Amino acid sequence: MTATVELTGASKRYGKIEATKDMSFALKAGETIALVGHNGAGKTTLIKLMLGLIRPTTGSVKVLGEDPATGDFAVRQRLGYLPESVSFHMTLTGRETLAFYARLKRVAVSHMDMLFERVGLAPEAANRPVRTYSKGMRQRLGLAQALLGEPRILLLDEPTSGLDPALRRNFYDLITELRGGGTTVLLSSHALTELEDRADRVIIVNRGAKIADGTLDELRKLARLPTRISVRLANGGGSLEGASWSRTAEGRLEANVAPEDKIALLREVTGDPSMLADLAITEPTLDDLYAHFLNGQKTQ
Ligand SMILES: Nc1ncnc2c1ncn2[C@@H]1O[C@H](COP(=O)(O)OP(=O)(O)OP(=O)(O)O)[C@@H](O)[C@H]1O
Repeated sequence: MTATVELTGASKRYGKIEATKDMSFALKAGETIALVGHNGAGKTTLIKLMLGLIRPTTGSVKVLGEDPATGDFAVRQRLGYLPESVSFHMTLTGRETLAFYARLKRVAVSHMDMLFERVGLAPEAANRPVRTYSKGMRQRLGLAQALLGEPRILLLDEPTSGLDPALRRNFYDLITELRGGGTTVLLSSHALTELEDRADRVIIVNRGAKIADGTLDELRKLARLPTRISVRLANGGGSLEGASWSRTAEGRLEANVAPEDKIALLREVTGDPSMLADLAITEPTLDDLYAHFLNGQKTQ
């Protein structure tokens, strides 16, 4: 896959503060990346560097092969951005708002209705002033604005904060569709649980530095956190061999097993399926991995 965004040793200083430190990574076409980190970790700074709104103090940022701060305007036209807090002119209608941004971006507005439909804003709502919109509707309008010009790279800062579960699902369906079309989607978020099944790759940042970067599977392999195996025996009581099992209040047996021992233990446990009433396997979550990599930082 071709790289759409490339950071090489990019650092950004504000006086004594190093908002990003020696950041290097490449994002590919059709990849959905979760950018996660505590408040102040440097996520927004990274997004601003990719947008060309700020320039790195040292190192380089390339978007579609160009410096986004000085390069061709055509490159910036292919970038879509949804800021963390969207604020629109309250007296303009949704339609007027979108037309305004389309003019700024110098893109055609001929497909406006299609865009509204894509983000789930009814034509009737598009003709109403933004001040009458709910938080979810404003977020949808923000997303429609970010989608102007069919971006090849979409940078979304906390896109689902304040959205109800139905809107979130809707939003992620759209992301899946864009991914299929080859768009690079970078989502900066604190909502680790909802990102778990949606991001192809996770980049964890802490105090301006990248501390982990990979698919969930790759991060699990690196972290070597145990998998939890939980069983309910058919006879209710009884015990199992092969690991250090503990009994839960509900009468289940649970063991935390190292990645290299997982398959062997499962083989043993399922050797006689008639003994089992239930079996559950819980892999480390993104929350667990995030905590693991951050803790690693503290002990360094
Ligand atoms: N314009 C600026 N001037 C001075 N310091 C800044 C500026 N922008 C960001 N910083 C500092 O750089 C660091 C990284 O900030 P950034 O906004 O990138 O973090 P973030 O990960 O996006 O945080 P949040 O999740 O709270 O949005 C912080 O210490 C912040 O105070």
